[in-house]
Amino acid sequence: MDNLTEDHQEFNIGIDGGGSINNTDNQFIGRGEKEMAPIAGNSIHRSSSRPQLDLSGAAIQGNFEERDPTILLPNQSDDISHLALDIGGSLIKLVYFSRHENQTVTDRRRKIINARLGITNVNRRSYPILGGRLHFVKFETNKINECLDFIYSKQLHRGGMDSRHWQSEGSVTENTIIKATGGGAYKFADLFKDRLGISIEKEDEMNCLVAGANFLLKAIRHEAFTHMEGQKEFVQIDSNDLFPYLLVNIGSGVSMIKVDGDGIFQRVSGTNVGGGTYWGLGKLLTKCKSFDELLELSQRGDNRTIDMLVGDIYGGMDYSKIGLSASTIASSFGKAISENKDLEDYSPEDISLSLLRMISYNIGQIAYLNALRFGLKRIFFGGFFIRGHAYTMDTISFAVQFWSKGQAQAMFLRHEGFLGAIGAFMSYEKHGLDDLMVHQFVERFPMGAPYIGGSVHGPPLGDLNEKISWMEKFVQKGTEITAPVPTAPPGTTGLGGFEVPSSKGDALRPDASKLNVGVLHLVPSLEVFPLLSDPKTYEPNTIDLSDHGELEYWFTVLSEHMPDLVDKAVASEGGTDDAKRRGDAFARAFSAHLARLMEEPAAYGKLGLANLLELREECLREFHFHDVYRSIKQRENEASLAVLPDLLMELDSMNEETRLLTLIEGVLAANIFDWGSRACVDLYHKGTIIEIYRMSRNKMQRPWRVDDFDLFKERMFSSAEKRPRPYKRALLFVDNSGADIVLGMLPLARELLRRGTEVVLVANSLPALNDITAMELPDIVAEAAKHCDILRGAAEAGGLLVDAMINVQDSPRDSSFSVPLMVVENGCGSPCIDLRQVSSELAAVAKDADLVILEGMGRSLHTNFNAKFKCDALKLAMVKNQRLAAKLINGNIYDCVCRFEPAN
Ligand SMILES: CC(C)(COP(=O)(O)O)[C@@H](O)C(=O)NCCC(=O)O
Ligand SMILES: [Mn+2]
Repeated sequence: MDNLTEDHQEFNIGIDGGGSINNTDNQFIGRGEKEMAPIAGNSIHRSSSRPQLDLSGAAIQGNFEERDPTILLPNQSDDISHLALDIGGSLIKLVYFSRHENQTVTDRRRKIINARLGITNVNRRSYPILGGRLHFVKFETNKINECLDFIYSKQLHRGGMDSRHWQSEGSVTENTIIKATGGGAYKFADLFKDRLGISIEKEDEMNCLVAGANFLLKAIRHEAFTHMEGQKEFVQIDSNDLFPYLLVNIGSGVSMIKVDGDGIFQRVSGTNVGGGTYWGLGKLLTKCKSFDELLELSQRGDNRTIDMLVGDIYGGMDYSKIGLSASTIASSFGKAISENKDLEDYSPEDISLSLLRMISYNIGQIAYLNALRFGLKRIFFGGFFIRGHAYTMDTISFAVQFWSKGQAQAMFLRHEGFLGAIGAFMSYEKHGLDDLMVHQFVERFPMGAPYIGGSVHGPPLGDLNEKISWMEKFVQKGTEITAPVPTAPPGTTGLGGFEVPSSKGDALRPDASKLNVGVLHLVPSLEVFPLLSDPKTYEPNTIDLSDHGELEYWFTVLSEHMPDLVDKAVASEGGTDDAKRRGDAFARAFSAHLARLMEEPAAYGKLGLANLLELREECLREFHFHDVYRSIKQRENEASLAVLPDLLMELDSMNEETRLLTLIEGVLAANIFDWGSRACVDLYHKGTIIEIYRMSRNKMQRPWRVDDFDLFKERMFSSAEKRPRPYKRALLFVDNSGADIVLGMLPLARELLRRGTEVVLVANSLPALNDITAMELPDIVAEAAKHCDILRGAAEAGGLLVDAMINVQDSPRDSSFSVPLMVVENGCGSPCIDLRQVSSELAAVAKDADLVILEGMGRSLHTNFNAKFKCDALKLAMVKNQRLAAKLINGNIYDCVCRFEPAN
């Protein structure tokens, strides 16, 4: 079953603000007939894109003699969807959840490991919760039919709520109840009933806002951010230290809510000068037709022509005695009284900006005073007035900072437009989301999300094919969208807060600095790696891409890698025309992601190098390239396994000190087989695998650039008389296929096993570049075990040979060896690893481990180079990139890192 189907449908035609793709343009929809939700009671028209049961490949599961045997539908998606709405005056916000069982959860090895470790139920919850996805979609309220069609086409009205509980899968009852908030929940109730047979259950707006904010602040890592001088900075909120806070919701009017806990809040203040005031006055004064148009005008305005500044009163001087600079606004619109001018004499741009500042400052000031009144440290701003507008956020931030003298900071939320809808969703009983935690959510940005996640939505696309067609047309028509646009230089408000916005000019798309909202994947089985010294301060990324030079460099590297990657991807799928189309669509999609991030690095949350590398893998999977390097991996595995017996013999002839050094050298040397590095790929043209491996070994010369080998050796051997206890259990985070695993990490694992240490090989759950996966490892270990008693006995003890389907009786040798060698998946599909989100199996085996070995550039340099562990840690990698070598270790390409960090 395809895990990704749901995302593929998450596609949109309408682009808010860009203007180049029109969601009523059937050319882009790629479907002749525009699907409409039927009128209830009329005959439901059947259309090709309406979800129906897919009966292909149907088979009876279990006993044919049973009265009602289960019928397995291998091709039927098991998505079950639930939905909630926030129907406001201008926008409809829709949140829906599609449940999807986590498909990586099945295999026998897992059962064996769980049995060994005595794990009975990895999800220690009182009721089962399946994995799933939370989607966020917006429609314009005046195009409510699009929203109804969307709900219908995705059949979201079917899996609603019956009395107070979720209905069973896909059942249709006469009275499906959907939770909704906002005025439209009243206004459009009959329409929903007539068109979709849905009864709307109204939820209190304020309750929903608070519930939505609480959920986001507790469950989503990069949700809250500050916005000063054009710079966004994500704020890590400790979910145990969230309350109390002030929630300021700026709609037409403004509500200020003191939130003390889940469901515990009080509206402590508000003001009637809010978004409606800006829009209403702005409309009268500028003749603008829409709120967005008014905001856009402000981008090009200069409020000094209308506002009376301190300097205007004090002859250009500061009023320094009371701390007011000459540029401080003394009186909004105050200049108009002393000048003999009419409204027409002022530019609409200047008026809009002056109005925006007047209202934002006023709200910021009242908010701060209320925070002060109740002793609240944090103020979060949300509501339709903000809508991700950089200058609005800057202005509010400036006001809070100014009035609090830097003691308080305004914060904003990435999903702020969806607070109410999420809250309505949370009001269902037993949706299973309320006690989930940050580490169980993974946000993904399927194609479409960079452009619409959070913006206004159009009709959904049906399948991969439609998505590819859309991708092809999208880039042709929309070059001005995918091409980077000028970003707002820092300092939009200036220190005094009164310079004109510098992010002006027609070329700047008004939503350029907007943050995207992706699809939240809910993976209940993910856990925080228990051996992290301090998960709260842990930051996986070593390279911070908020440094613009760094960002540009890595974007260039990834862009240059693209043609070769696409060639390999297409070849991995047989080079068919279909594969070529998908390859092309992948390239366009990933380039579009890169362009979007170049324009707004914070668009998808805090951006590190690991996120970019993972995004590339996700994007490949989205276009159904599931294992691009499959044949390369196979070839390298075979070549390496052929020389393994010789290597093991050579190692066995050495004394143990020389052997340990040779083993570590072997790991470092074999880490050269990395198809993600440009320099290495160029090397592979110059010789066979074994030749390159030998060359790499021969070049190994100590001291390495980072060389803690002696420290590690000491821990392993100490002195001959005073032998330290061997490690109890070592977790080896393995990296690449071929020589890396076969000639590098496996022999090292064997050495640890020989010393009585249990070894767990930790490998990727999904393919990424040429990294070995947990699925592939048992066969490799089984092959290696044919030549080695230690590996065979240990693999047998760890249940690996059962997995590799090797009949142990076929190879009778001395297998009295019982220290186990195990394999667990790490829960990710990337060349890097974020240890805040690992598989529950890895978390379980980690509990008894006292040594962690991280191998490879992705896992030990790009990520985790600075990670601290509760146990000893060894980080081994060859640096296969010149710039990284220079920056991180003050060295050169192909230098090596052997960093040993004893537990502190
Ligand atoms: C993707 C990688 C992290 C994989 O390295 P590995 O973890 O396999 O050692 C690495 O190949 C990389 O950083 N490549 C991009 C830089 C370059 O091509 O030089
Ligand atoms: Mn790798």
